[in-house]
Amino acid sequence: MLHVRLAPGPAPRNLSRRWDTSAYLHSWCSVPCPSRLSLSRTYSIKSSLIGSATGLCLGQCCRIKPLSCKCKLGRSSQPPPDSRQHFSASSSASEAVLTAQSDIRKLFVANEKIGVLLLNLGGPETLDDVQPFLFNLFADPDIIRLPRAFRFLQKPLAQFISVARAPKSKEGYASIGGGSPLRQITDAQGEALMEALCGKDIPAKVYVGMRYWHPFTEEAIEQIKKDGITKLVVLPLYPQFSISTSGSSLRLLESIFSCNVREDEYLVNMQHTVIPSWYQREGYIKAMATLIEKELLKFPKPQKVMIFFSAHGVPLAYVEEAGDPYKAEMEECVDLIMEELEKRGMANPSTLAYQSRVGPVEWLKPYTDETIIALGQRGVKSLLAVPISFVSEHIETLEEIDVEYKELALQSGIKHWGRVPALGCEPTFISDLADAVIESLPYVGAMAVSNLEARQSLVPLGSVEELLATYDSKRDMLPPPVIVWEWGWTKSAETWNGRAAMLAVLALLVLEVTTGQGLLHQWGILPPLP
Ligand SMILES: C=CC1=C(C)c2cc3[nH]c(cc4nc(cc5[nH]c(cc1n2)c(C)c5CCC(=O)O)C(CCC(=O)O)=C4C)c(C)c3C=C
Ligand SMILES: [Fe+2]
Repeated sequence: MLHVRLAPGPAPRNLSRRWDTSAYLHSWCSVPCPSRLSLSRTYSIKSSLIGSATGLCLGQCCRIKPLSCKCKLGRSSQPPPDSRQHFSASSSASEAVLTAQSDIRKLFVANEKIGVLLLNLGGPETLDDVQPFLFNLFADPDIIRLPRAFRFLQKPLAQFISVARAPKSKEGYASIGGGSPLRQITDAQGEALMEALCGKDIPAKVYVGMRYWHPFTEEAIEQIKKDGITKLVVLPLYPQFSISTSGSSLRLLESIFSCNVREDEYLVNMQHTVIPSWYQREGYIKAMATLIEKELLKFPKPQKVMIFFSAHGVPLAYVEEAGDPYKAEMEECVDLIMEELEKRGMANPSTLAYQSRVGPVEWLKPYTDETIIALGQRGVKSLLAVPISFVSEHIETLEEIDVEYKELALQSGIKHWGRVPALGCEPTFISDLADAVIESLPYVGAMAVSNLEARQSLVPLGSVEELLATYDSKRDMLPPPVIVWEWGWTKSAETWNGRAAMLAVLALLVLEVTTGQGLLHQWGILPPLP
């Protein structure tokens, strides 16, 4: 049983039934934050105990594949300075803050081995990986949510759906070069982040932990243990929080920690903090605005271009029933980017839609494809697509947006089409991630935040355990699972056909599991009955 520490203040009341991190966090920072753009938010997955402090040079950075940081900083030979002295000596308030920040850095680097764990989705590297990757994805209860009574069907169902979907997915991956670029890009981001941290006097190792493919999060944790990291910052590479992405990765991390915590003294002692979402950070917003500005200028009449934000969707019930803050965070993110563009003198119209829906349940609306058609009908002639929920190129930017949506747009009467690239290793963005990590360091392993100083901090604390627990309590009421086939021609026919098919599959599976006879047994997917 993990030790749950609750942040004090108004948050828990709001949280009792929902993943309402935004309400929670806004309530935390409504008064003391000088700017919402400078916020990042951190949580602790487990309560951390007293960290062991054995300082070693972290200049030779490695992940699962060693990374090549040139940073020569390492164990601090100086005792940590007293930051209070600097506050009183500084001539202005802003100088005092800066000096205090740099002292906080020294304080947390001294005698510590800092690690940053980047959490991401992972993607198949070859076409042979596609089906097992899909199996891992659909076996995740945060992706396919079965009522409690049917939980035992999670894996057979994942097997069934992954086998059924693999041919279509393989076609997609084949068309973008035979595999996902996600691992390569995430590795490059990890290296760039490490260099940026070194450049800001924070020697740290960066690790990549994927949810559904190599390098798996478990492998990253093993490496972190081998390297003897004493302070870990967990940074999901999704700007906005969703139960299905960052939430799922954090849940996995929580289970790794809680499985190991009994027998593994190292994990008990390793202090950590989590930055659950960072879409509102100034560096990220500015980097996005710069990319958009650059693409706008390629159009014949930049001021006439409709900026079309396309986010990966989630089933509507995640937001409406489970309290996923994803939609709210997405909308706020788009507003912030548009505000930044306005400040730069660009007053383009914009719209937000959701792409990549899977199966017959209702997803967040408006849907990207329907919106493109509607914009064409309204006479929009220039469209700039902005992928907004993910910071790497991936199958849904390279295939779905660049090929499918572009074709649909041109067919719908749009004459000029453009697409903003994903951020990847864009320097302002990476530098801002490094700042987010540095700002979170004082909170690594912090226990309670009942004192005024911590409550007024820029980076509020909380507990993911609490969030996970409240989310679990809603699971019984979650919607039917996502399924992948679509029959019929109308939306409602698709929905009902899908539901009927789902029931049929469930009935067949129950029959198979109880009788021991059927296709899954013949294919060796289910073991024979004893
Ligand atoms: C913020 C980003 C993402 C959300 C939210 C998300 C939710 C979500 N996804 C599926 C189903 C699939 N996703 C697939 C690939 C995929 N998903 C994301 C991001 C989010 N998913 C990315 C970046 C990728 C691509 C990885 C890559 O290899 O490049 C796939 C596999 C591809 C395919 O067959 O289409 C599926 C399936 C669900 C059901 C869901 C929410 C519940
Ligand atoms: Fe997805």
